[in-house]
Amino acid sequence: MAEPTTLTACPVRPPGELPPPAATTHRPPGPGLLRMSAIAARFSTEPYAFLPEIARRYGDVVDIPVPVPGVTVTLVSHPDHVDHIMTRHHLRYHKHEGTAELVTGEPPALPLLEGEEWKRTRRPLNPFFSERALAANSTPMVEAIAERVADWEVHARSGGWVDLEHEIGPVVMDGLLRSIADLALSPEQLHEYVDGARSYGQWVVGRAAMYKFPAFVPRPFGRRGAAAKTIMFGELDRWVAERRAQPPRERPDIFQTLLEMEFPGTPDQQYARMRSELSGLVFAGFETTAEALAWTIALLARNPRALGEAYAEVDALGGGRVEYEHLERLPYLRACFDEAQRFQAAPANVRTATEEDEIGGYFIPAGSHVVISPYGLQRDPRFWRDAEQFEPRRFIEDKINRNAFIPFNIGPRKCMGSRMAYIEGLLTLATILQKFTVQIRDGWTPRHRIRVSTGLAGGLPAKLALR
Ligand code: HEM
Repeated sequence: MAEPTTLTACPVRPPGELPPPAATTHRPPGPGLLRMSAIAARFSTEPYAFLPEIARRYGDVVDIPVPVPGVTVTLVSHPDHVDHIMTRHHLRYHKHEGTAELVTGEPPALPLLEGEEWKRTRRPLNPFFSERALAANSTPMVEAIAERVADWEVHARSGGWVDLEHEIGPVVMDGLLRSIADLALSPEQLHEYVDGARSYGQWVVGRAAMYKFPAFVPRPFGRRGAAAKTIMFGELDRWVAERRAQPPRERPDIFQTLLEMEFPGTPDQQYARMRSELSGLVFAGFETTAEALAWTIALLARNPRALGEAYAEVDALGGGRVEYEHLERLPYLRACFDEAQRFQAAPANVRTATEEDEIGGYFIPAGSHVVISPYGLQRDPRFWRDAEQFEPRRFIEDKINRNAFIPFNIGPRKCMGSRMAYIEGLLTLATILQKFTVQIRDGWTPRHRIRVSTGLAGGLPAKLALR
């Protein structure tokens, strides 16, 4: 289970030395603008399947035409190309400039930084996300999950339909906030904060997608998102003020480490940057984990055989509160969490080439964009047997191509909190299964919905019953 959280060593080019020129100037094949618009129109109700369809027709490296002069986009769809971009030659690629919108007017935080500033910020935080550190600090998360899942009993007693995608939010948020900031909000505050985080998330994702549009074009969820931001950042300010009024902890936690980190600029800029890092951790950790869990429960509820196996594993723990120590006895639940993320999948991850490159024998110009579709890779029958089947056992029995399974990305920019996500995800899943049966409508199927992390269109309507 242990997976060290370290900075992967990166090849560093000696100062002043120019990158070698790409050996080819050939651009890959592609559909051309007209044909692409026709394919896009056919996939308008199934946007996640659009890029995989382009790859199926044109190959592993495809020129994607865009109606903006001077902009070059390449779709890459082979695990070796993922390895090239994200691990072996990651220095040749930066995050896409549109991602800056994810912090809307705030200073960029860790997930958006590059180079020395990225390393300088990640280094002091890394130790908190190691398996050992998370294990030592697991009790607050365990308590939060037990308390918030117990709140669901009211839904079981009422016997009515409830949106579990929504209900998972406060469980995950409570575990996360207690874990990273030693903050215990009331259930009402948690619900409010979760709603705010979701509205804010929808707004900034829309802004990132429309970053090239002129400022006068309204962005979706604009008013609601901006209002949510004011409330949420007000809360962050309150948490910071409260923590600063307390004596420093003998063993600094993540929050205190952020408060003590040195950032460049004026005191106001330093404060804004520290707050951005705090909100960055909350946003990177909240909706991602919550939606991965929603997909896991949805897919388990649709697959009685897998669900039965999951119940058997949880029941073998013998009842009582689910603790960190139980996780090693839950390999099947972990496989379910992985398999659900394989299906959930982001539609695209975009990087920008900082220098000329060559991928699969084709020319990648400096300043152009490369697009990877985790959705496409994670369902590609070349790398997954019975790719369309929900079959968690594949993660126990099969050899998985790690570059074709990238919910947390791979390489030096891999998710810093992946260990925390597994811990919170599995503790929550086990606690839910221990207490409840989950019933969904006959024939209900999960459909992808774009959020900060892929959600479920229409939520997850379910009935709960106490076991
Ligand atoms: C199932 C849950 C999660 C998923 C699917 C997920 C996914 C990801 C992905 C795909 C990236 C890389 C983005 C890119 O390179 O383009 C990332 C980065 C990151 N994640 Fe997560 N994440 C999850 C949970 C968490 C948690 C719980 C935390 C911490 C509280 C966290 C903190 C971060 C941070 C700080 C980064 C930026 C790392 C860097 O650039 O050095 N994530 N995450």
